[in-house]
Amino acid sequence: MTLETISAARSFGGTQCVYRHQSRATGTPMTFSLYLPPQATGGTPLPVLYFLSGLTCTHANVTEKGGYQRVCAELGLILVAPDTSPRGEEVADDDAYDLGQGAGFYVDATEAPFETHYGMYSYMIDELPELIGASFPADPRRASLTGHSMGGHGALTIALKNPSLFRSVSAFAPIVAPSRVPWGEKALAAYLGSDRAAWRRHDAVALIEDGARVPEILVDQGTSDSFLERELKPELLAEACAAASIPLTLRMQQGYDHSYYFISTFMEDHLRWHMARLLA
Ligand SMILES: N[C@@H](CCC(=O)N[C@@H](CSC=O)C(=O)NCC(=O)O)C(=O)O
Repeated sequence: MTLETISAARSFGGTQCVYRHQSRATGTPMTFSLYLPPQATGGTPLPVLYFLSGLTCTHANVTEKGGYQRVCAELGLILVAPDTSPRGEEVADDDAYDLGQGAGFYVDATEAPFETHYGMYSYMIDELPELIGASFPADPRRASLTGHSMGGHGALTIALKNPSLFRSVSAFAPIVAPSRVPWGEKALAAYLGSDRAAWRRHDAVALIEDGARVPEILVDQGTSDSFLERELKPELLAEACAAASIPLTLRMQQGYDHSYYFISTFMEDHLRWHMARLLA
């Protein structure tokens, strides 16, 4: 697999890079950012945290506004931020911001016109970890997931479905039950079709109800998030985790909204929380 370097910039003694590669999962070029901390030259493979972004985002939103570089440099943690969908003129799209390019929902689409390129689930569980392991001093046995909103949905569902691949999972303002909210109902119908049984395999609350387990979950959620009641519904995750005895730390952060000001405020907590579990 060939990686094309798009940019590389020194940051807190490490390097903030952006790469592009041809993806077999999407059949398109895919771009991701990767922060390589200073410890990367030490000869010991480093743990990796994947940050999955939300609707309308590329790799760039968290890279430029997430504020993770200083703490990743201190901890010796690689952070990888993939794009949120395949992109290109030949890739199916939609005029709305919450479907199509920039809104891949981390599923493998089965429905036309999206099934040709929208392979974001396979990209995340197979191709990207393999590429990172082969190209960087990363320890494939020490990988974790976090994400925001649609990306929080991606992090939770991918971790619940693949507990042997990812050691820990957290999320910022995640869509916890896409089968039961407008963003998710629209996207899952378009990508997976009308059979709601297929949706349950990409719905964190439904996965937990159906027996999927992770050791614990950390979620931060702003109380002034304009999407809180209609799209996010963290209380549904709290109910499912309680019923399944999954320890959930759900922190309702007073006055915070859905933006990267919220994410960057609590990013350090998430990095340290994951690092403790990646080193355990
Ligand atoms: N109508 C808005 C909605 C887009 C938006 O708020 N996107 C969020 C993620 S929402 C859930 O996945 C986001 O992260 N935006 C990028 C940013 O840098 O803030 C719109 O179209 O703007």
